[in-house]
Amino acid sequence: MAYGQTGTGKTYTVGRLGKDDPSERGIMVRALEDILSVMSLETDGVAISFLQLYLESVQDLLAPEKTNIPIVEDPKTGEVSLPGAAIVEIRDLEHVFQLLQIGEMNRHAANTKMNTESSRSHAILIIHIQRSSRAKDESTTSLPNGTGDLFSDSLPPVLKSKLLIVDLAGSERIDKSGSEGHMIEEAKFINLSLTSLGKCINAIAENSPHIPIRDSKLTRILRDSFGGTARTSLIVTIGPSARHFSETSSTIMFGQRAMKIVNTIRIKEEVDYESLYKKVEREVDHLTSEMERQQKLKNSEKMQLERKLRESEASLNDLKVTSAVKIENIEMEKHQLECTVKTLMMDLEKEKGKNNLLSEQIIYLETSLGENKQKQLENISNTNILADKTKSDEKKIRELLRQLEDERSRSASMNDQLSVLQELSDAQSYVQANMTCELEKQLSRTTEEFTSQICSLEEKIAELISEKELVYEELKSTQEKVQQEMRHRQGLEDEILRLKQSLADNCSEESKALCGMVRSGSGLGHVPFMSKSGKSREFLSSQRGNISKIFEEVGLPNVLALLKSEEIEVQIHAVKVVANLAAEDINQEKIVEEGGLDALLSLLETSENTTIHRVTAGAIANLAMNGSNQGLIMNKGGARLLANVAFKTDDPQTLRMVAGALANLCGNEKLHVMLKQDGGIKALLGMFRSGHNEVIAQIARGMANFAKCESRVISQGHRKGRSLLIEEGVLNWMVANSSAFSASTRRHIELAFCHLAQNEDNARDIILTGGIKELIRISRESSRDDTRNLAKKALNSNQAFLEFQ
Ligand SMILES: Nc1ncnc2c1ncn2[C@@H]1O[C@H](COP(=O)(O)OP(=O)(O)OP(=O)(O)O)[C@@H](O)[C@H]1O
Repeated sequence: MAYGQTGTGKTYTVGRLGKDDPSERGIMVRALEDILSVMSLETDGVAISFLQLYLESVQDLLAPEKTNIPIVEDPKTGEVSLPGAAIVEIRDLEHVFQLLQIGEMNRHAANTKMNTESSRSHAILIIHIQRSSRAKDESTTSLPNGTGDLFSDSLPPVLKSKLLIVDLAGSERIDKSGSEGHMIEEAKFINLSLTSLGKCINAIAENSPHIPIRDSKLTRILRDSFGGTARTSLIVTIGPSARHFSETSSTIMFGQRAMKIVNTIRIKEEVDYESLYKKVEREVDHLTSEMERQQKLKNSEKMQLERKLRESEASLNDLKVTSAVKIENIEMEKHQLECTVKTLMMDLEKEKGKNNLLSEQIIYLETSLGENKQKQLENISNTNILADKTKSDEKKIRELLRQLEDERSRSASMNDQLSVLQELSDAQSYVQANMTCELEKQLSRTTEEFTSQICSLEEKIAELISEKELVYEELKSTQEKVQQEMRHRQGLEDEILRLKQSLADNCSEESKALCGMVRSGSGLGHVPFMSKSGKSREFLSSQRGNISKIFEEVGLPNVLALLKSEEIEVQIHAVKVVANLAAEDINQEKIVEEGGLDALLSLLETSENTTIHRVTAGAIANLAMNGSNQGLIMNKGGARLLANVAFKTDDPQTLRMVAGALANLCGNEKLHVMLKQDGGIKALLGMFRSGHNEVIAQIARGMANFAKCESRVISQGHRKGRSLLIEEGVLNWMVANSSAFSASTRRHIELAFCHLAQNEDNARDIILTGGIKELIRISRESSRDDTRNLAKKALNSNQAFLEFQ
């Protein structure tokens, strides 16, 4: 602060620009020059406000249209702020010159007798400095209560400083300075504020319990700049002339009193909630996108696994079929071979029989040959006997002849008898010789015949034996082949068993139980977007997996065709299957492509059945989770149809589904106007009549979605004006019910409040409906830090709310 008699050089000391000559620069420029030289404009921030206090009114020297700026004192910290004043971020020294020049031009100056350029106002330059303290020293960081533990490393603490450079208006006696008229008024105010400053300094210096801060605006503005935790420097300027003895002495006394003040300097370090909020928001966005990416990755991995499983099942089946065919072929071959072997064995047996027969024949022939030989020998011995007999007969004849001769006389006929006998004997010899020859010939022929027969039989036997050996060899190799094939088949069966086992291991007991449930058609009505526990999510995903299998087997077009069935039960089952399929991102595109969305909307329009309404709304809610489907649903009149169902039914489960679908559509700012025109918002709010907690939770979610997206669009400058939600009368409802429901519903209502409050055009309605009280309550009592900060941000940034704080 520069204090002193008019014309003694306060402005010269403090406010000279010295643009071209640095040696002429005053404290304001030098201070900013110093600060800029040690700050990093990337991580730190320097901003200025330039004000003047003129006739007890605070005016912005950088935006002169802003007058009567209120002075706000934080009752807890004692910190002073001027919320209406412009705070301009400084880029460089050139920027500083520009701003100070603007300020100088706007400063009220009037000629006085004593100083042709006398300043008739107190000029206050406030330099706001914000510096990241992390780089400085993390270990010395002291954070506000509780937050240190909560955010630890991720918290961005900042050192905040405020430098005030005050060029006080000149202190002078009215008579001496020659002030008159309006100037007397000015001088009165100047003296009043300076007197009040002097009183405060006296009181602080004397440790008085009462410090008359509130006596003037000057002391209110400077409240946190002297006698407290700030460092204060006072420059007193005097005129060395004896004429000014009295002013000089009072100025020096003032300075002397000021020197008695003891300050306790404290570093102000705070959490930068705004950048923390942005950081957390960025992290949440990052985590959300990461989660979505992971989910997509998981889905595609799951799909790949499922495809591989299907492929391995198919190849297993192929393998089974091929091996069954092979085994069948082998068995047929084996059977044929066995038949061939049997036939060959029978042939062999026959040949053996023939062989035996031949052997018997040979034996027989040999026996008969022996017999013939015997007979021949017998014949020969008979011939010998006959010869012996003949010899004895001849002896007898000769005896007889001798007797005859002896008795020649006795009879001539005896001679005749002898000759006959002789002839008989010759004939017998001849016959005998012929017979013997014939028998010998016959024997030799038979022997030759048998010999050749035996030879051919032996050849045949040798042939058969070699043939048998060949067959045996073939049989042996076939048996080996069969055994090999059997081993191969066993291997395949083991592989099948192993795959089945691994399949069984991959399926949890729960999912096995579910297969039964899904096939029997029970449990399909649950719409996944509202699943509550992790277990039920697993349960559902397993259930959906099974439904997907059914869907693959049956085919989507067939399932969709069933939506048009005459039979209501069939329709219900079909819509349940479609609702469950729609819960999976990967199915949604196919469902929409195949006309599933049209079929569902037509069902919603034409059916009178409550179950169909409930499940169809659930299916649409699932499709409405996906941004690309939301526009389609709206363009096909989905919001209007959902609104019709909402007005017609009182069934809480149906209302829950309809509210869920509309809440999802609320999250797309491009559809807001159409949603309102189609009666979607009215229907959403109208469902509150059900009084059912889960329906109300969806309504609150929808409002929070809507308000958040709308606030984003408005902050980006794409739209202006009052909220569409407020036009539908949502504020009264929110004010009446903000603290009436479950924590999650309350949180959604609070969020909706905070987002609506960010828009200045909503301020009037928020104030008129009493929503401002609710907003203040949220800023203080909300259970969540981010919601509290959002409410505070709205309260601080929205001009209309300032006077309520
Ligand atoms: N140290 C100095 N060297 C040269 N000129 C000076 C010096 N101090 C002040 N002056 C000149 O004296 C005149 C009055 O100074 P200045 O306007 O700074 O006084 P002031 O105390 O601010 O007056 P007021 O209270 O009326 O605004 C100016 O013309 C200024 O240039």
